[in-house]
Amino acid sequence: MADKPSGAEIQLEHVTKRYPGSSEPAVADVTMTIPAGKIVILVGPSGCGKTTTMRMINRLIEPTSGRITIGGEDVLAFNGDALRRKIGYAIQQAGLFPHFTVAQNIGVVPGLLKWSRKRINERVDELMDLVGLDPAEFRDRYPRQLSGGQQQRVGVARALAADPPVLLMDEPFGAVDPITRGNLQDELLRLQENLRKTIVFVTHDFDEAVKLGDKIAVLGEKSSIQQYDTPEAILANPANDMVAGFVGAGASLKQLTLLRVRDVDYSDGTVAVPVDTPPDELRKKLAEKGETYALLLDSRRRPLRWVHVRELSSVTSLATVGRPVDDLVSLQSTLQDALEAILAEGGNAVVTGSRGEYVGTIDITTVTDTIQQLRNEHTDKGSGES
Ligand SMILES: Nc1ncnc2c1ncn2[C@@H]1O[C@H](COP(=O)(O)OP(=O)(O)OP(=O)(O)O)[C@@H](O)[C@H]1O
Repeated sequence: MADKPSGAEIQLEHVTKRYPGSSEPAVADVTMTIPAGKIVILVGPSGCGKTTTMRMINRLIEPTSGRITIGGEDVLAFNGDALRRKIGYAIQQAGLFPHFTVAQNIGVVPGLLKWSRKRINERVDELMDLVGLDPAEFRDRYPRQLSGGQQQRVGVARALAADPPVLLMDEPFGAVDPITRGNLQDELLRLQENLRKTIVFVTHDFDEAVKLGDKIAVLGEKSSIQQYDTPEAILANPANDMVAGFVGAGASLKQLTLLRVRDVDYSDGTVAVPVDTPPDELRKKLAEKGETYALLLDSRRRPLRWVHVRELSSVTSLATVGRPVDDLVSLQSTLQDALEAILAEGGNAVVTGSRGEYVGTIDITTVTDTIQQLRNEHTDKGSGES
């Protein structure tokens, strides 16, 4: 299913935008190819022309000169319906219609494309499942009855509604708190594994760019391309001072955002047991393994609480003991996220699978070993080249 990208290649050829009344162009002579099925991030300082560049792709802004093609076809040849079928668009604060329900918001584009009511309803449910919102609970809510993260999920579902090959995302996670932002990023990566859309994503946040991008375009004034490469290459070799400034300090630490939890060993010796385990049995297990903490799981093997061996002597059931696990990471999370979870939890970060089930834990040693390994690789490379 994930073999072939459903996305289409986008090409910008000598694209320039001059706003009426401005002496200088906002975007000057940009040429770039955005490969099919990849996530390309546009980063750069405020006002450098990221949004203008992106909006010329779906013709919210008309280029003054130059050509843009999607799958080899000139976007100027697309009528309104063709543009809606080809390009989904998600923006900061979701841009939902406040007087439409969630279902109506997601169904806007299919409605414009005159799908039958039945087909729209089915598609809405399918998309809500895809972005992790239970249709039964959220379908008929209004945007103001949702959290910021939920609104962004609806925004992504709406952009995907007509299954377009191209998705434009303009700071879509800019307005939510860092933890929700991390979760939304993880979810986008999980979605993209199957969808393989061509995604153009604008952000101010270089860490977000490194985490999400197959390629990053670092833009300077008037959208001039300073460097256009993989995150690895940009971190290892910034092309100029401006890019280096963007990469910022701690490049080797930032490489933690390139590694996923699934890439490291998360199957350590944690004792994890169902919450209905008799306390005595758990105590024996901990003694056998020489551990002091155990993780309690619910009936669907989702993590509940950490419990210390000390707490076991005075209780007859595990139902009320322990400290809740607050900060979970998924297999798609970055090692940076794992490090943050370890620091927040003051112990191992609990790793969950696609259904929220417990799959392992990561300890601080795994993270520090990985940093060391990255440093060594870096040093080897550096000395090899000189
Ligand atoms: N409608 C407009 N009319 C005139 N000038 C505009 C218009 N929209 C944007 N500009 C100018 O074009 C330049 C690029 O703006 P753009 O919004 O594309 O930048 P950006 O990189 O997306 O900025 P930010 O990160 O702050 O959102 C800016 O100098 C801006 O003032």
